[in-house]
Amino acid sequence: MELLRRKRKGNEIHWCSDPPVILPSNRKFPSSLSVIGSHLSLEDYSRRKKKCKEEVAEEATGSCKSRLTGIVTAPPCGSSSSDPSGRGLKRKIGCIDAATRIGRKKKIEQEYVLGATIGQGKFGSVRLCRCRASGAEFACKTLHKLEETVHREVEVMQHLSGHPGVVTLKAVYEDSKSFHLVMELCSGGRLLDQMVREGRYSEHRAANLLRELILVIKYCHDMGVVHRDIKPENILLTASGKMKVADFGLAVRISNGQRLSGVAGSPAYVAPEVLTGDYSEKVDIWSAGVLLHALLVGVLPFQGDSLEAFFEAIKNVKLDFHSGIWESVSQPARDLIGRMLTRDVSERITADEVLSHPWILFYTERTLKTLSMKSKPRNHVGTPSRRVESERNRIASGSLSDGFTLVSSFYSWGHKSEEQDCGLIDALAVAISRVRISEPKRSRLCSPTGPIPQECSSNMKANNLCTAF
Ligand SMILES: Nc1ncnc2c1ncn2[C@@H]1O[C@H](COP(=O)(O)OP(=O)(O)OP(=O)(O)O)[C@@H](O)[C@H]1O
Repeated sequence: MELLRRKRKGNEIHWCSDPPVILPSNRKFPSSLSVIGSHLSLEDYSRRKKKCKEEVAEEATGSCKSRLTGIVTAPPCGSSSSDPSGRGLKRKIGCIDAATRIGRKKKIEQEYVLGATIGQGKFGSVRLCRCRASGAEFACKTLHKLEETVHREVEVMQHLSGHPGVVTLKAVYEDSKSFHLVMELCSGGRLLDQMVREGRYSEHRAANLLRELILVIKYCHDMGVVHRDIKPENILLTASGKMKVADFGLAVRISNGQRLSGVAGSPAYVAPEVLTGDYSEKVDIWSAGVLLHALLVGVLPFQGDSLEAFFEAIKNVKLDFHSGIWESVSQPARDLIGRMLTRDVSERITADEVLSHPWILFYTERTLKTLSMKSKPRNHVGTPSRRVESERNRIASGSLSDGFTLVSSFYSWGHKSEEQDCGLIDALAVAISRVRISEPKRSRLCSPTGPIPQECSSNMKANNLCTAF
């Protein structure tokens, strides 16, 4: 499928237009996925967006170039002045560091044996490579220098490398045409492929995956980086199944409070405010919300048969979390998705708030371990249904004041199975309104109005859940 990322220069418009793909809304992802819609031209949209961006250019705070294009760029190489708070441990890094420079002086072939192609991106291929000295295997991504954002991708990876949830950049080599990024090898493949293979995720599994992802997103934001292309194609898995965020090709560095305006992302995952050209790091939370939706119900929340329709849906479609497939999903999970897919950015949940959401607390492994150790013996507890009932009464009477207490309380009943959790966790919904978010804010969440049409509720495919633009 031809990809149409129009430009990858500076912070220009980044659109690609692989068509959305059907992923049936049954409980399993299909083994073979059919493509819907025809080729989606982004030309007109991009042209219009570019004009629009030029009009708001004066408002952007960035480099001279960004003012001309109307797109905010990352601080220039070596600059940290735009972030007086010193947010992030590596804010000083604006250039490729020593390891990279050393690598650049040598040819990659001197130190690595390049092997088979294991991935194909829009801007080059990814190959297996083996270190001549140690015999260890890595992945080598080759990026053509014609792409101006190559430097930025390398810098961002360098900047973030070291976090366990980010693909580690080991070294960078350079020749006349390309950069070669030697990265840790994620031999478990893409999350997208796992989703296609394994179907809908259990809530326990989805919550743990989302927590890992949000920890990485929070780390990126704390380090002054907005990923802008969070989607399951860009989440890789190690041999042991651990997730790693990859592909920082659209990532951009920002200073505290800085606004972005470059139209970038992948249509199905892009936040509505990106389309209007004024956004912040909160776009990554929206994208993660889209992913959570896909994990739990096997379909993407927004779609259309043209790009305009697609974006219209992102801007206006109200999701129905009450009927159909959602009946098999706990209320707290629905609540969290609703908060992540809130169009009012000021009301959208933050990374920290996601991490402390009762649904996440309920299902994360640490909680399970800690609480199961503290749980009472079974003969001290009654039947789950009676306990749910009594817990609801306790919640209703206001005797539980926070999500964690509630989660602890659930586990004091003894954890048996996810089936039982479904009943138990529903009671969390009652508690949520008492935890953090006041009623006026709740009313501004994506409120459901009608069911998600089954025939158009899927737009994912195996090789490209939704392509970056
Ligand atoms: N560290 C890695 N380990 C294993 N495979 C990798 C690694 N990095 C990338 N790949 C494979 O290569 C593919 C393309 O990589 P990546 O997404 O970074 O390239 P890209 O050109 O930026 O792609 P995109 O078209 O998504 O923008 C990935 O989908 C994945 O299958």
